[in-house]
Amino acid sequence: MIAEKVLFLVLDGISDRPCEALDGLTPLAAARTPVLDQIAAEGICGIMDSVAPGIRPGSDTSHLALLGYPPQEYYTGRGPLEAEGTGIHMTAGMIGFRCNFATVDADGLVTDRRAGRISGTEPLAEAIRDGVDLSALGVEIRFEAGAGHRAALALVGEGLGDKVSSNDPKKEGARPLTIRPCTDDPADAKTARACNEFIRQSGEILYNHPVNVRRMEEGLPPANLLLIRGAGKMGAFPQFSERYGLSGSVISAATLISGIGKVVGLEHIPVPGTTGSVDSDLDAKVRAAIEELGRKDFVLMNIKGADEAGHDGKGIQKRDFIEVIDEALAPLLDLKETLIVVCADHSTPCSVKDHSADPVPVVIRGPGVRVDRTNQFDEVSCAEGGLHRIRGRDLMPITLDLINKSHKYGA
Ligand SMILES: O=C(O)[C@@H](CO)OP(=O)(O)O
Ligand SMILES: [Mg+2]
Repeated sequence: MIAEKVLFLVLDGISDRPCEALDGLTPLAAARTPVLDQIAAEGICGIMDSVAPGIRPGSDTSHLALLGYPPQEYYTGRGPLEAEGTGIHMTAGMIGFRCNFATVDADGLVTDRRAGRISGTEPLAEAIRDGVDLSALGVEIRFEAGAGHRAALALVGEGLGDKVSSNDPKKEGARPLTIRPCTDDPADAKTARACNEFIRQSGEILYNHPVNVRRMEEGLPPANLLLIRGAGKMGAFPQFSERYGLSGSVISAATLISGIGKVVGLEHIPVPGTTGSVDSDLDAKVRAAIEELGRKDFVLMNIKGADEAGHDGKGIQKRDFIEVIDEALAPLLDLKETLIVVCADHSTPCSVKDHSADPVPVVIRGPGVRVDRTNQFDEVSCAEGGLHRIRGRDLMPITLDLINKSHKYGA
């Protein structure tokens, strides 16, 4: 039998390094994961360098690689992808940015890059859309809230460049930076000016916003600053269906991933109750993926919460959430005729609180797969599997071959 349907399940940032809090195990190894272990036992396992060995990928570059769009060829920055995911349609000349609602203290120091992992920022986004005016600079803005502390900005105007720096100091206790053009091109100078003015005006709007007044009363960090990064113009992406002959959907609360899906031509399927965090309704997500596999050939599903726990350095929370994921995945075991690919997009070690280049575990389970002897889904066990060590960009070709849709190389 040959599988006709493919489920790509990306467990965002699930991969880790040994954690002190877990007696030297990774959260994935420490977690009780009977479902993932059964998938490993019934499949072929390996480890994967999403981009290349030693390269520390973002979720943007890693997901592009996994979908067969190597970032070295296709990446034009995170901003436009994140913007598309929030519903901003990026057209020629627009510059997109990823934004964080963040907290700055009275001394001007960033005390929380994620404003206490705030959620429900729509009223803040609306105030920014209504209040920011960059017309004196010949620029209009689009601004949309994303999941959690995330948001996206696009600048619209004549002669805007995308080679500008970020105001994100990338660590707490530091001052936000001034955005600077990275070249002598006046277009980049114009963008940098517009960004700095946007940050100033939005900061004023956020400072006294009732949402923040209430947060401060409740002892929560206010979202009183926007950190913006990942400037870019939209790239050109050959469509998934034409490239692979497969129709497809993306299921992800994280707007970056739904944005990547959209730009390569996957239909975004929103699932109520999913948050991109550890409180997400994963049962609903898994149900939606199974339903979607009834209509489409390929489904990309991203589960984000473990990555957040890694960024927060919370090993025990990460282990516990992995157990929640595992339970939610149980219905997938019945999909005997579907090719199921499970992997992480990158490692997010709790000890690093950011992504690392450590390779991630990967398993492929379904008809035609040569089952190896690995029966546990974790970083070390998978390293002994039959896929050995592959790159992210190898995953689509391997998948297509397993469903007999690869092209013969040679005559
Ligand atoms: O969006 C996220 O989850 C992370 C990583 O991409 O970004 P940040 O560190 O700004 O929260
Ligand atoms: Mg990620």
